[in-house]
Amino acid sequence: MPYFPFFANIENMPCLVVGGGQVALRKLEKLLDFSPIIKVVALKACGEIRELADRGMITLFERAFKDSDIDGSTFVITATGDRGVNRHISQLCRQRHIPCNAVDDPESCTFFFPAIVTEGDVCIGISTGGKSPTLASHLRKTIQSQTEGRLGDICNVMGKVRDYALENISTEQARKKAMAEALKICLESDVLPTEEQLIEMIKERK
Ligand SMILES: C[C@@]1(CC(=O)O)c2cc3[nH]c(cc4nc(cc5[nH]c(cc(n2)[C@H]1CCC(=O)O)[C@@](C)(CC(=O)O)[C@@H]5CCC(=O)O)C(CC(=O)O)=C4CCC(=O)O)c(CCC(=O)O)c3CC(=O)O
Ligand SMILES: NC(=O)C1=CN([C@@H]2O[C@H](COP(=O)(O)OP(=O)(O)OC[C@H]3O[C@@H](n4cnc5c(N)ncnc54)[C@H](O)[C@@H]3O)[C@@H](O)[C@H]2O)C=CC1
Repeated sequence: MPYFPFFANIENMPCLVVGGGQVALRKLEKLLDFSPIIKVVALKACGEIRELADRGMITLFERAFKDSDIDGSTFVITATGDRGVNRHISQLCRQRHIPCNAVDDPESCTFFFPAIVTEGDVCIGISTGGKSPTLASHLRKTIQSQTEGRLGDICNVMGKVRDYALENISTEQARKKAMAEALKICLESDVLPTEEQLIEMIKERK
């Protein structure tokens, strides 16, 4: 059974990462793009994680995990190399209904990390239900090689045209047609039209 891709706003959400090795680092780098408030607890953190702490991107505690560390966390990643510790943390989270990602044990996870392609507000997450991270990674690279880096800009201008359409075009059917027209123009033009140009174009075609 595939996993449902909830897309969540995690900006300013307090979260906990336990462990300070390369796997914790990869999860941290991914999360940082989405601006949660991150606390890391690790017996010994790698140099890159210490550097993130020095730059104020995360709060780092170099010591063993204690149960009270999960207090106040909206989600938890347990990335220690110790299976027993990871399992203990995921069980604690389960009891307290806190979503938990246990990097060494798909069965204990209540959420997985996807392979991610982001361009502005466009975000494509790929999961294989935990079966093959290598396939997820391959699919990410394939998608990345096929986009032209314009999706974020297209999404922005389409968002503005949509605001206009919601205000000024009265029926849902007409709005749908206008938005389809606007997208076609964006995809077919070498230089992306501005919001004003695009609105003029869809007005003319009404
Ligand atoms: C269940 C899940 C839980 C989670 O971590 O969220 C999980 C679990 C495990 N991964 C393992 C290994 C590897 N993981 C990767 C890479 C990625 N792993 C990611 C996600 C996930 N990994 C979740 C499922 C996602 C899905 O549904 O597909 C990605 C997509 C996202 C990310 O981590 O950021 C990222 C690619 C990002 C990108 O390229 O964009 C590579 C390849 C590499 O490093 O190049 C390897 C080595 C090859 C191999 O083993 O396949 C092991 C065994 C460890 C061991 O051998 O002991 C476990 C534990 C187990 O399966 O038991
Ligand atoms: N999900 C994924 O994408 C992948 C998961 N893995 C799994 O991830 C796990 C971690 O891998 P690495 O980062 O390479 O391991 P690592 O051994 O380099 O790092 C483990 C970290 O956990 C810390 N730690 C251990 N016990 C602790 C405790 N009680 N409290 C606080 N911190 C503690 C250590 O100090 C260290 O910082 C491994 O079990 C591996 O099987 C490996 C590859 C990919």
